[in-house]
Amino acid sequence: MVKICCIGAGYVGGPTMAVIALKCPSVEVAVVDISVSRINAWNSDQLPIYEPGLEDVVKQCRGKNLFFSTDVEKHVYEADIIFVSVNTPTKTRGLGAGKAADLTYWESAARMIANVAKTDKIVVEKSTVPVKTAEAIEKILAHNSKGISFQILSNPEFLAEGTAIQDLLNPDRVLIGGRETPKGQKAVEALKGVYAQWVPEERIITTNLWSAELSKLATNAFLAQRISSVNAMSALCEATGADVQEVSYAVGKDSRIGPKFLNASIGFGGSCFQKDILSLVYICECNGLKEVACYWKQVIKVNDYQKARFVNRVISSMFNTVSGKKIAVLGFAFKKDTGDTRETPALDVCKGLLGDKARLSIYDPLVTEDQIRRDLSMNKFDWDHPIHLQPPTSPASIKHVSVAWDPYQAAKGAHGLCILTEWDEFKELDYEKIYESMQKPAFVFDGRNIVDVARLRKMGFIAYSIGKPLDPWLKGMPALA
Ligand SMILES: NC(=O)c1ccc[n+]([C@@H]2O[C@H](COP(=O)([O-])OP(=O)(O)OC[C@H]3O[C@@H](n4cnc5c(N)ncnc54)[C@H](O)[C@@H]3O)[C@@H](O)[C@H]2O)c1
Ligand SMILES: O=c1ccn([C@@H]2O[C@H](COP(=O)(O)OP(=O)(O)O[C@H]3O[C@H](CO)[C@@H](O)[C@H](O)[C@H]3O)[C@@H](O)[C@H]2O)c(=O)[nH]1
Repeated sequence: MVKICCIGAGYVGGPTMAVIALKCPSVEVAVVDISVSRINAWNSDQLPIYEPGLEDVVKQCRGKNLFFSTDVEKHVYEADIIFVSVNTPTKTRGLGAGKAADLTYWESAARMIANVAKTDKIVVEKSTVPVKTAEAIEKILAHNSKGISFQILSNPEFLAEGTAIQDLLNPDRVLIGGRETPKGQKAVEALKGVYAQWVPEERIITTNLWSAELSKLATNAFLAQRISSVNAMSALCEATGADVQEVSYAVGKDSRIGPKFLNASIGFGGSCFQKDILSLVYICECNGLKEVACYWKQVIKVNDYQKARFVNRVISSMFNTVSGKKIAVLGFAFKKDTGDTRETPALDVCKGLLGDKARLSIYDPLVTEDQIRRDLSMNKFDWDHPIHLQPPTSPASIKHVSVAWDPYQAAKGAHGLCILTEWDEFKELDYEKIYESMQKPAFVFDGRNIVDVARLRKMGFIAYSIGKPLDPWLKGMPALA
């Protein structure tokens, strides 16, 4: 029986291995982690992450051919194929701080593999890593190899949170990069054999190692660039009276462009886009490609601009101050259908409003009060380290923030309401009831274009929606970032 071990039981390791176990009953899959609480949660009824369909897949396989364990060394020792899916956060200090990927966790995993292994292993990069990481890992493994053959493969993951199980069951492509040697190609074939159990062969792409590593960074950069492009247009739409949704629709109808990923928003969030673009920028700079680095850096600059622009729009609309005013915040997760708040744009918006002394009442259907307070008290980039290694925070010290258990409670007595995550339930709210319960004039700021602003205006709201023609009240009010 082929044995797979995955180091890192997070948003990628957990769902990816659960689907491999589901689709390959003859393979034994062990997911290991240094975080005891994470592994305990994977073995309980309360999984550590929320993903539609995940619980069902885990329940079908757990205890049969899918195991979660903290005994990292035992499972690495026994495995034929080892996936490494550990954190690769942005470095916070030293060389490359604020840009380069921090490979501390990857390096420590590689050293452990080198120490523990007694038989030949295929080591698979599942984490997103800088180009040429495989070369560094090979050096670590070869240094301690004791005659053992290690083959490194790059097999980046393209799942998106909230749709992870569907993405894994039906991927656009699976990408496998390997050395162009007979042993390298044999390893590629072995991994291909796993995915071929459910992914059509034409969707399994094989490349050299560096192309696979770079394709992951490139894909995220292209996706994020589309969002910054449409967000840049949203600012121009507001200035000219065009409607960003109409513009996106018309642009996306061009078959060379396509309709996906053209929704204007308060900016992209999530654990990957910013981190991976910063890493790409750093790689370009290290290779002397200043102009290329500048090009990609601009995608992040526009994203920061969009978040700041939204905050300024809220403040300037409300008589240029939100000091002491209650603002209801609907949504804190970085997108719908996940409880993940890593690099959520809602955090920057909340911090911006708190900076102008607003009082916030936050509601999100999946994010806990503790998480919201932790996020508001955490330093930039600290969130991307393993939970038990994150520096201590003082969530209790976050002032002027309350967390509501439903959207109506959040809105009661508020001067303004900001929609920051596109949860479906926010489309269906009783906005008449919300209007009645708010201070007047009552403002709505829709950062996700999910409500019908014309309807809200009829109810009496002063309503703003990203990139849409402005409410007469807001025309002529400066909203500069
Ligand atoms: N989240 C996503 O949607 C997504 C998608 C594609 C790729 N990625 C990439 O996958 C990687 C992991 O992302 P994630 O979101 O799953 O992170 P995560 O923080 O959810 O999970 C990483 C896990 O690795 C564990 N870990 C760290 N060092 C370890 C070690 N030495 N031994 C054992 N366990 C260790 C941590 O405790 C943590 O549980 C990153 O490189 C990320 O960029 C993420
Ligand atoms: O038209 C759009 C699409 C997305 N977003 C925002 O962009 C962010 C990222 O969304 P999404 O890409 O759907 O989620 P992620 O889970 O971050 O997935 C991205 O990052 C992963 C980690 O690398 C990759 O594996 C995925 O392919 C890639 O889509 C979120 O804040 C979204 O709200 C927009 O503002 N407008």
